[in-house]
Amino acid sequence: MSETANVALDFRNIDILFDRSGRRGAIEAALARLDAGETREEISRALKVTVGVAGANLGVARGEISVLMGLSGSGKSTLLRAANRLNQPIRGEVRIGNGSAWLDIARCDGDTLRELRKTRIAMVFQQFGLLPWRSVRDNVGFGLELRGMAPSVRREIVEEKLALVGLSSWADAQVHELSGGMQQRVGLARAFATDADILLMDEPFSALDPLIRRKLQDELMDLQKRLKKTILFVSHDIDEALKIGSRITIMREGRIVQTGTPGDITLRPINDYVADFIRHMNPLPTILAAAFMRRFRDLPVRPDGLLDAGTIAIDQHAPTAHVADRGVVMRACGEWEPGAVCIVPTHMSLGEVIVMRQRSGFPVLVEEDGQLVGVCDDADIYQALSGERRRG
Ligand SMILES: Nc1ncnc2c1ncn2[C@@H]1O[C@H](COP(=O)(O)OP(=O)(O)OP(=O)(O)O)[C@@H](O)[C@H]1O
Repeated sequence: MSETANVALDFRNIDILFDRSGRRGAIEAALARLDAGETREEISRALKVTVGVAGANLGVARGEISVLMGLSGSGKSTLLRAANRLNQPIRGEVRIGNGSAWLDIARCDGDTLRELRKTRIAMVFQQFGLLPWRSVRDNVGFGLELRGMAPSVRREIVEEKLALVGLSSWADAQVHELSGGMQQRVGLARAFATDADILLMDEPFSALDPLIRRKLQDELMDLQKRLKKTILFVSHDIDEALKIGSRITIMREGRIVQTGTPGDITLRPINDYVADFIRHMNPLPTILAAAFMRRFRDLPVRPDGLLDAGTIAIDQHAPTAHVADRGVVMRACGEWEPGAVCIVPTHMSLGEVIVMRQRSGFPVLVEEDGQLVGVCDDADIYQALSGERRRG
């Protein structure tokens, strides 16, 4: 299978610089200093050039929600906006799969860029970007109208997308009559209506109150599962990033510090900077069993051939499990004695696993696609809660 089948967007060695000096040659001088290892601060002071993004490499897989995360000014929006060339990279490529070939958004001609923006890449802004004097229906159909689509065809698509976001009965209302959360849904419907396969979302929910925000996050995840869009999402909220992101990229001062799954980021932070971010998150709803369980395949084997999981031992061949602390021998895989173990799915959250463990008092085994694949004991749970590595 070609690479373009799996990767929707590919940022390669992206540098984006902003010249505040107005002097000729300032950007070239800044690039030379950047390559010599000078910091963003030093370059800014010496040349009045802001390094928005430096040396960024990121592949966004088809159908995933990839979240750019970092403090204010870390370069998230600047990188996102390179995906539709609202920001022009000074160096590097932004590749988008075009059939079995790649197209470089950073360098393609104006006609190609306009076509990409109309048909492939849609943007949802924080300020909604809606036209307040138009009805909800006309806002959702705006992109299609610009493309010259016939009103009857347009209407059908718009009605379908409005139903998708639960706003059918508001189609004729003026946008300003809607609450913030509803307006953001109109923005989502408009992005979905374009049939773009890539959505760029720049802090779309940050202006909303926490309850509505959580609801829209759930809706977005649900819509994404159904529509299989590729979403690049900017957030400065670690809880939001861990909740919705299949992968998260942490940025600092224009550079990518770490890219990984929520499990990678939370349990294997690459340095103290990332670890510090993680310390401020609420792990209970965000870390999933898949991330903190110990997989059977990684467990040591005891002399008697059983897998050693601490308080329980697992026979992969029978398969049975022995709960050492209560002397019970149990059959695994489907024939568990009721009330002897907890079996949870890989997507169960840490908070829910703790409740299961605490209510039952039983060891927790984890299943994936009907197979038992891992185990979590109290040490795994404490590790996930504290971010400390398991010892021994
Ligand atoms: N058009 C521009 N002109 C000049 N400087 C810019 C421009 N856009 C961004 N910058 C600068 O680039 C750096 C990165 O900004 P960016 O908006 O990407 O950060 P961010 O991580 O998205 O921050 P926030 O969370 O506050 O939106 C900042 O120093 C910003 O001032």
